[in-house]
Amino acid sequence: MKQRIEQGLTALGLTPPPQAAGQLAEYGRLLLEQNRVMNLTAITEPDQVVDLHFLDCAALLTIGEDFNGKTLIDVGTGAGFPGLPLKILEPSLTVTLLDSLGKRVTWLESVCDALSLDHVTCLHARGEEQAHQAGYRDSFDYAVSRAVASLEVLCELCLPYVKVGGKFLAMKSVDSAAEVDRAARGIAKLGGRLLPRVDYEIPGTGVSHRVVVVEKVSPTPNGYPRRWARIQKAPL
Ligand SMILES: C[S@@+](CC[C@H](N)C(=O)[O-])C[C@H]1O[C@@H](n2cnc3c(N)ncnc32)[C@H](O)[C@@H]1O
Repeated sequence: MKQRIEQGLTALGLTPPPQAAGQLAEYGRLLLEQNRVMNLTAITEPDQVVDLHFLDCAALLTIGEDFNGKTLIDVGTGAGFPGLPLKILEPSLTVTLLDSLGKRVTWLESVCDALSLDHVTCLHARGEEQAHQAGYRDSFDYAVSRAVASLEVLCELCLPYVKVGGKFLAMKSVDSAAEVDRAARGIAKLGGRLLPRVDYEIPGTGVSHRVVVVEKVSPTPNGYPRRWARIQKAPL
């Protein structure tokens, strides 16, 4: 795994810290081991874990954003994607990994301990509830999310966390144009502004993905996010 990680990161043009490839390989080992007893990922081949999890997430570091020393929240992180690979590859980040499933969050804590990562908070919470808490609302340089919900739902979950001047980075497929159109009105209501999207290819796979970039231009009005049932039933 380690060699494939190193090759992939080089192909992405990244120069990670010396310990990062080893930490990712150990994370992958722990993921596949735990996946035998807990549902963490549908991807069970080590090479695919490297390509479709680690390198996919690492590609966020290639889209022209400066993550150095920034704060980032990963909403619906699951087994830690994309937040944990980002933290490993950019250790100066202060990262919050949030998920509504307690068992996954407990496992993530054990991974962060095993990898001796500091400035990572693993938080068992619902995204739409935690965003109303002081210290979380309008507070992060970046919110990120992958494979959690449609963009219109996701924007209501994630944009409230972002401080004015910060960004929400949604990892999506390249055929998400209609989804982006549907989310446009809600993005404006939530204090966001769509910036040009960034498409990337995961090295050696032929698989292309997209980052939808939303800048926070004004504080999210009180009342958002709404309750989960409401968000889903009546998207903005
Ligand atoms: C399909 S998994 C994706 C996990 C990870 N982001 C990835 O790309 O592999 C979706 C995750 O989002 C979490 N989730 C769904 N709705 C949520 C909510 N409202 N608040 C927090 N977590 C949520 C689920 O518990 C699950 O772990």
